[in-house]
Parts: sequence; structure tokens; C-alpha cells
Amino acid sequence: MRYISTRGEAPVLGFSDALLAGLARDGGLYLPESWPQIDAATIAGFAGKPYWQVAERVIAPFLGEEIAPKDLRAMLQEAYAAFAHPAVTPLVQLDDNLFVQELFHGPTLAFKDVAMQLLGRLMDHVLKARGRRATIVGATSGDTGSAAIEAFRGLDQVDIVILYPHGRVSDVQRRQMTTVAAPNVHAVALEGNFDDCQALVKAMFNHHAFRDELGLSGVNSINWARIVAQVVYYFTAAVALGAPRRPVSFAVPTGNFGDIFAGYVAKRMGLPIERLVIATNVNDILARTLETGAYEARGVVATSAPSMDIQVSSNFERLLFDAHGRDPAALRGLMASLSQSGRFEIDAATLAAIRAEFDGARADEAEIAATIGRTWREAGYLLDPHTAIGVAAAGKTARDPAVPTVVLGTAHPAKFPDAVERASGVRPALPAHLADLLERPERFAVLANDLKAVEDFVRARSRSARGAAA
Ligand SMILES: Cc1ncc(COP(=O)(O)O)c(C=O)c1O
Ligand SMILES: N[C@@H](CCOP(=O)(O)O)C(=O)O
Repeated sequence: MRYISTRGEAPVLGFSDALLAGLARDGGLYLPESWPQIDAATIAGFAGKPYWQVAERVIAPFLGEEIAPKDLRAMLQEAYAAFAHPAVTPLVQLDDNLFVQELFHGPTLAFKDVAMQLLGRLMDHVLKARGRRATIVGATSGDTGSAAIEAFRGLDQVDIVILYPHGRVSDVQRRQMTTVAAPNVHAVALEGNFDDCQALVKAMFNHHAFRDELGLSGVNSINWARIVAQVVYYFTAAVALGAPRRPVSFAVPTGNFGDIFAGYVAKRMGLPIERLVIATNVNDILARTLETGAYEARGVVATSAPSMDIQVSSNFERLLFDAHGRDPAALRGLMASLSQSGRFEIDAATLAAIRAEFDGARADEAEIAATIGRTWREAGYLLDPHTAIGVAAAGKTARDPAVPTVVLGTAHPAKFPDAVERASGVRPALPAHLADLLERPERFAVLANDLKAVEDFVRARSRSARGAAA
């Protein structure tokens, strides 16, 4: 399997190089040259299989010959053995045809663990095989950072620096990043919002001398391996509800468009997905784009679902590339317009192709709280604010009552206890392994939204840079 950049001007890479590269050198995002297919009989055979086995079948075609099958199997078994539920990503029924797929049974209580537990093992494996080190830089609105820190802490080959928006993540999210004592972990509170953090990460990747000096790698969903690992749970959920015989729809709380793009990939591979619902909070650039065809960034507003306080949605570029007939020149034009004027217009044919598969809906703060309260009262189930946006969006967009809708349950309610308590009257408790989180000492740096300041910080903490200088 070979990987091409959405902008068409970066080297074509195999899986391991795409894994280490993160962002393509032309500023684009890698995706496979073609979509592997899984036939209906194979999909039907997933029923009742352990999660790691489904993952093995779904992920293997993306790896080509580069990772030995026995190594992939060992990594998958180890990654998912650490989850607190035997089904790894279980389904919970809320009403006749509405389900939540709980993706938060990993160590940091958000869906990011599902991919990050595998990504950490894959990177470690490839770096060791090559005798290389890496400096990982990542941007987080709260969950990617803690999942990445958990997956990479203590690894010899890796230093990891995570930028989060100062004062804009929940206390639990911040402490999951700032209380980890491992010397290779560095949490940075950036004076800015998530989009600023993500722009700085991309700027470091686009500064090729810096990128090469430090051996930069990325763990955000700009990294193709993140998306691949997230494709798996679409298969397990759909099969549990009758696929391939019966189609299923998904409502996905969306920010950077990685999780829902994984659903699009599952569909391209042959999974019968009826609709993919883009669920947003008031930072609704994606819902607006679907309505109007204009992708137009506005200021980011802080909400009770802070992980989705995002306006520049990286992975939308992957969808645009595919929906645009995989024309890199067109993508370069759109992205140039975005960086020059903060907006671009999607042509009518591309917009129609996107609308044929996706719906969009947003939930404001009152709707998020009302959904949490109602679901608690009526179903006895406690939603976190992000998952509540998915439930609200599913309610606004449901089409065929015979098709079940799965809302991706992206975070545990205990990560956002204040918002959940305000809306439901119930304060969710952290699980035992995090029970003393609020008492642990914190360690973080505060940095200005300034590329030079951030690069200096990263260089000073990168053992790759010291190695290069020695
Ligand atoms: C809890 C939670 N829900 C939803 C999202 C949105 O996911 P994505 O960025 O893949 O669209 C995020 C952040 O990415 C998140 O942390
Ligand atoms: N919501 C995310 C934002 C980063 O998204 P990613 O999937 O691109 O890593 C977070 O919690 O950090």
C-alpha cells in the first residue's frame, strides 16, 4: 500500500514512512492510493469476534508488507487488553433504534485511546527497527494530548511535546497531561486556542530544517495511522446491529473531522453505512459548510464540549480530496485560498458528492445541557457533553426509522464533571486509577503563541536535537 499527499507535491510513501512523517512535506495529508475492499461475507464473519481480530483484518491491508503479521497481532492484543471493557467499544441502547458506542474505556477515558494505544506501539516498533529516535509534537483541545502522553510516556526513542490551549480544557483533561512525571513528556499551555496550537504544529512540520533536525513525528489525526485504527469500531458496531444485511447510520461528535472520516473510510471499504452525521457545537464550520458550500473560519467560542472547540478542521482536506476526484491541484487552490482569505467555496459537484453521504447538525449550549438532562431522566444514561452533541444531532437528522443510528460516545462523563452535574444533577466519579488525579502535582510550561518560542522549547527538550548536535 502506498500513500499520496492531498496536495500532490510530497514523496509517495509506504506505511511506515507515512506513520513517522505525520504531515506530508507539501503541507498536505497522506491517504492511501486506493481503498482496500472487504467483502460482505468477511464482514458478516466479524460477528462475535474479539475486537483485536476485527482490527487485524481491517488494518492489515493498510500496512502492506511492512509490519510482520505476527507483530501486528501482538500489538493489537496488547493495545486492547488494557481496555476496561471486554468488548473494548461496547454498544449501549438508548431507545428503539438509537445506540451509543462507548469509545472511552481506554486509560484516558476518551476515544483517542483506541487509536493511540496502537499508534504508540507501531511507532515504537518502527523506530526500534530503524534505530531511530523521534520528537513528537502534538496539538490538543484536551483528549489527544492525554492519550498520546499515556501511550508514549517513558519510551526511550521518543520525546513528546503537547500544546494545549491555556485555560480552555477541563481540569481533568489538563491534569491528565500535566501530572505525568515521565522525563520524556512535556505539556505546554499555549496562550491561544486549539486552532493556534494546531497551526503551530503544522508550522513546525512545514519548517523542513527544524523538522529534519529533530526527526519530528505527529500524533494528531493528520497522521494516517490514527484514522486507520479508528475505522475498526465502525465495523464492530455495524456488525453488532446486523450489517452487512442491514445498513447503519452514525452520528459523530466532530471537531478535526478525523473520527467521522474514519467512518467514510469504512464505507469506502464496503461497510453499508447509510448516513454519516457531522455533529458540532456552536463552533459549527462543518455544519455551515454543508449548508452553504462556503468553508469559512470564524472565531472559536469556548463551550461545555471543549474538545470540539475547533474551527480549522484538518481532516476535511482528506474528504475534499476524495470528493474532488483526487485532484491535488484543486486542493492546493482551496488551501491557498484558506490561508490567504480564511475561506474557500466548494464547487457544486463536490458539494453534492459530500451531501450524498453526510448530514450536518449543531447543538448549542442549551441543547447540550437539555440532551444530557433528558437522557439521564428517560434512559438512566449519563452522557458527556461531546456525546450529547451526537445524540442531539441524531435527533435532528434521523431519516429512515428502520435504520439504526449509532452515536459515537467519544468521552467519559467524568472528564467533564461540572458540565454534566449542571445538566443532570449527577456528578460522575473518576474510575479508581484516576481517583487521586486532582491531588497529583502538576508540571507544565506556559508559552506565547509564537513559533520561535515554541520551536526553542521543543528543541531544548528533544534528545534527537542533542544527538544531532553531538
Ligand atoms: C471527546 C471528543 N469528542 C469529539 C471530538 C472530535 O473528534 P474529531 O476531531 O476526530 O472530529 C474530540 C476531539 O477530537 C474529542 O476529544
Ligand atoms: N479534540 C482533539 C483535537 C485534536 O484532534 P486530533 O484527532 O486531530 O488529534 C483533542 O482532544 O485534542
